Amino acid sequence: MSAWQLCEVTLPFPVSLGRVIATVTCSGEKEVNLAVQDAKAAFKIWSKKSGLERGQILFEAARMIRERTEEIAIMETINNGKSIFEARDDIKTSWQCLEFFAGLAGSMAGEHIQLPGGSFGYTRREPLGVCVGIGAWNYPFQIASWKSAPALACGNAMIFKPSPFTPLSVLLLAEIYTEAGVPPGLFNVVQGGAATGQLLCQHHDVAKVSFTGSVPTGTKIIEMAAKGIKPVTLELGGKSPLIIFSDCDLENAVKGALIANFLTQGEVCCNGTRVFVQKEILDKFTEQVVKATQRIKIGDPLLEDTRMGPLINRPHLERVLGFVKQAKEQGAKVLCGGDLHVPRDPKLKGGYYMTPCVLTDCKDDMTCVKEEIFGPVMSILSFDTEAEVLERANNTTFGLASGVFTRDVQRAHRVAAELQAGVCCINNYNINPVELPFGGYKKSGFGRENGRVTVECYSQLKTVYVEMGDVESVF
Ligand SMILES: NC(=O)c1ccc[n+]([C@@H]2O[C@H](COP(=O)([O-])OP(=O)(O)OC[C@H]3O[C@@H](n4cnc5c(N)ncnc54)[C@H](O)[C@@H]3O)[C@@H](O)[C@H]2O)c1
Ligand SMILES: CCCCC=O
Repeated sequence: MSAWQLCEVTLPFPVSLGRVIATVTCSGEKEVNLAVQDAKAAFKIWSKKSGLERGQILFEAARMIRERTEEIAIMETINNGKSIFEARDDIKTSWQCLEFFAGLAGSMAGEHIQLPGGSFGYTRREPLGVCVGIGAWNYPFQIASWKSAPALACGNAMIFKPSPFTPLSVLLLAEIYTEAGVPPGLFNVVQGGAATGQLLCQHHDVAKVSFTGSVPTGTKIIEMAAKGIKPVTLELGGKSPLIIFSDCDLENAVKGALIANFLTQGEVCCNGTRVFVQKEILDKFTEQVVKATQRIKIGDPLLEDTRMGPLINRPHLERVLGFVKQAKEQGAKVLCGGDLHVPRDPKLKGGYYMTPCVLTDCKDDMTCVKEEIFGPVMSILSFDTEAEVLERANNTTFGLASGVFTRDVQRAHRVAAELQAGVCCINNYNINPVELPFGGYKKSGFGRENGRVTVECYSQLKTVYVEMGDVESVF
């Protein structure tokens, strides 16, 4: 079968302003096989280097990303549609991730265990081999960096497939790794959609799959990986709760709710889209949130003061608007936004814009409260007691992130402990420093990105027994 028969995407790729920015060829079986072959050859060289040597190259790559921040951020904005202001932050967290794992690379070590009679054992932390990274379209460069940095630091090779909606920025990452000195083929990019992804997941020389995307695709990935007994990391969707108690600092809670809902046009996996507000402050909170939401500057994502760009593509925009329509039909009230937005600037007219939306009078069984919308739509729900809100917050199949605003320090930690989510932010939201592990509970996935623990997701432990005496035969 040729590469073109394997393509599921229609080329050329549209971007979120409705214009063609590039034409990218899909990788088929031939290209995937070549990428795996090259990755295997590069792995042989790379895995023999000491951790310190690998770290030095990753530090150099981090330095180059940092130096080229503006160029990469512009590319990411064109790639995805997010504001340049945010894209710069994505690039920052990307080079920080490379620095973090570069620093850890030299300290990866096993243990020495003394045994009877002078014998002993030791463990070696070894790489897995050729790892595959498959990314979503909302944080293209960041996702590729968060996957490749720990993979490479641990001595693996990685083949990365970006989303077909955002094929470009990861190419800069590949260029930078090569210039920084990784062996050719160690970090390779293949392009395409589901068919290319399947070829990667099913390849018998692929040792691990790290996936970021939706729950339905994640389910398919784990099924394919199960057939090959391959470990997987799954970073999936969410419908995270943000709980605002009446004793909070209201100004901070309002800012937190906006950060929890409207970054990257609301297309953020860990967004706190179920905003539970204690009854006593519901009116005041809602009024301030609506005012702040109406002030969000929508427009050309390449302009400095823009805070909201276009959504990723037309079908997604229509899907998000459909959720707002359904919310109204089910009894929610639209306090602001939720409409198609056509900017005055003629060059933006083809863009997939909508106005950020705040819904109130929401109930737990409404679709807008249960399903991941992945757009700029905040649902406000009211609550009375801590016990009640915890039960409602946890009543979801997702478990990616959560947040709580309160001045009561004991309550903050009690609530953080009770929330069934991989991440909990106290008195802020969507703060994900690379030093801390990031990942989900329940259907939001498993495995972690960032933090020391991620080394375990990209390495395996070998036990070596050393006999210092004679063999005692039982025969
Ligand atoms: N938890 C996280 O860290 C995180 C981060 C970003 C996005 N997400 C989630 O990603 C979703 C949005 O991204 P999306 O629409 O790109 O997700 P998606 O599941 O549609 O696609 C993700 C990737 O999987 C590929 N793919 C699709 N079908 C495949 C198959 N059968 N086999 C192999 N690969 C396949 C796609 O081409 C793409 O590269 C949301 O649910 C969001 O919450 C999660
Ligand atoms: C921490 C940012 C993760 C992005 C999820 O969509």
